[in-house]
Amino acid sequence: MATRVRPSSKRCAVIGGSGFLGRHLVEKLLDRGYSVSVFDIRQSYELPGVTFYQGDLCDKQALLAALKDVSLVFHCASPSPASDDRALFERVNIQGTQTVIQTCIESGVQRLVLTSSASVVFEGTDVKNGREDLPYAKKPIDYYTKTKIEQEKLVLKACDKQKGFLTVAIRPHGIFGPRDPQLVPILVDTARRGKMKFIIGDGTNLVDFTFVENVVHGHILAAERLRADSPICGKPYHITNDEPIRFWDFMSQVLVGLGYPPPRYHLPYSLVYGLALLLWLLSVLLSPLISFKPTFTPMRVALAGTYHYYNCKRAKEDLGYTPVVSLKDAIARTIESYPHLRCEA
Ligand SMILES: NC(=O)C1=CN([C@@H]2O[C@H](COP(=O)(O)OP(=O)(O)OC[C@H]3O[C@@H](n4cnc5c(N)ncnc54)[C@H](O)[C@@H]3O)[C@@H](O)[C@H]2O)C=CC1
Ligand SMILES: CC(C)=CCC[C@@H](C)[C@H]1CC[C@H]2C3=C(CC[C@]12C)[C@@]1(C)CCC(=O)C[C@@H]1CC3
Repeated sequence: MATRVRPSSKRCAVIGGSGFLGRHLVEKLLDRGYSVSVFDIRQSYELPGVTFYQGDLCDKQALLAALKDVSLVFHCASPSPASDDRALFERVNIQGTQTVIQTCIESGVQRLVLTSSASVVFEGTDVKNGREDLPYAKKPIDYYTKTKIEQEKLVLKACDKQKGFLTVAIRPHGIFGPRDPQLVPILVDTARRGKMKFIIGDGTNLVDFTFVENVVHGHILAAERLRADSPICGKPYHITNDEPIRFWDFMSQVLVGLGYPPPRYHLPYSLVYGLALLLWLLSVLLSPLISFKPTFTPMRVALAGTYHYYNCKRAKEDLGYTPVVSLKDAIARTIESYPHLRCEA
């Protein structure tokens, strides 16, 4: 009878490893002595110690090759929230995640760490110090959030101590840091187009922005504590900087750090939200004729004008998590990393 060779616990795969968070995770795993396979639809870099597998995570055959002899898998792939493509989100985040789970089980993978999102409980209204036991959003504000909820449910439900397949979900919020393709570039682009003059609402809404290295730290702690006797099996964990900040103070600090003026004038939240909703409806209705992507989507306006910060006590207690980089240092390092986005005037 053929015996299955137990894969080394230092061999892991990062699905979505070409992305912003994925690459930071890969770099830290290498530092910690792991050998890493990256599975992604694109290859964005090369690094010694990393084997790349290019493919779509919905393609089981392609995934099987990447997960061979791997004991630990991180799943941090997702289409960008900016795409707003319902069919794509459903295919990749729901069906694709089912494929990831099945392929992990068939390949003898023992631990799966999912990058979920704290937004799975966000419905566009204030969340203050939200804990993991808040219910999932009943009316998710966009397809991205809707499919992240389904994805998290699938992964946590698949946790099976009897079969030796253990899962956990990390819920980060507002990830930022060097090489982020979203937050700072969107902010600077909006500023360069002269649209960063206004504060939506009274500007006092607190939000979590989480430095990418803290998010990576949370993932690795979860992976290394994921054992059959641990309380973390099948549970979600908020990972934040644990320093909520006013959304508009954070934006202003980044803008000023890069040489742009901070926003100054206030606009009522409900007015801007209503306009964003109208623009979104128009973009859907007119999509057969013209294609335009509004900067001010309802989700973005909600993120900019409400409270959304989360309690990470569960991660502190069960994972031994504390942020490794403070918000002040994180903002300074992020600003330094974008010399090409500085204001030239
Ligand atoms: N950036 C943020 O603020 C937050 C991100 N997250 C989650 O963190 C994870 C990573 O996000 P980021 O690094 O910011 O995004 P990213 O867009 O930089 O990385 C995602 C990666 O997934 C890959 N990918 C997409 N579809 C794929 C497919 N069908 N097959 C294989 N690979 C595919 C992309 O090529 C990309 O490299 C995502 O799951 C996201 O939902 C959660 C909370 C906040
Ligand atoms: C905390 C959190 C979940 C942040 C997510 C990152 C992005 C969703 C933000 C990054 C830059 C932000 C931004 C806006 C909305 C939210 C972001 C896209 C605005 C469009 C909000 C309205 C404005 O006045 C312009 C802003 C530009 C930057």
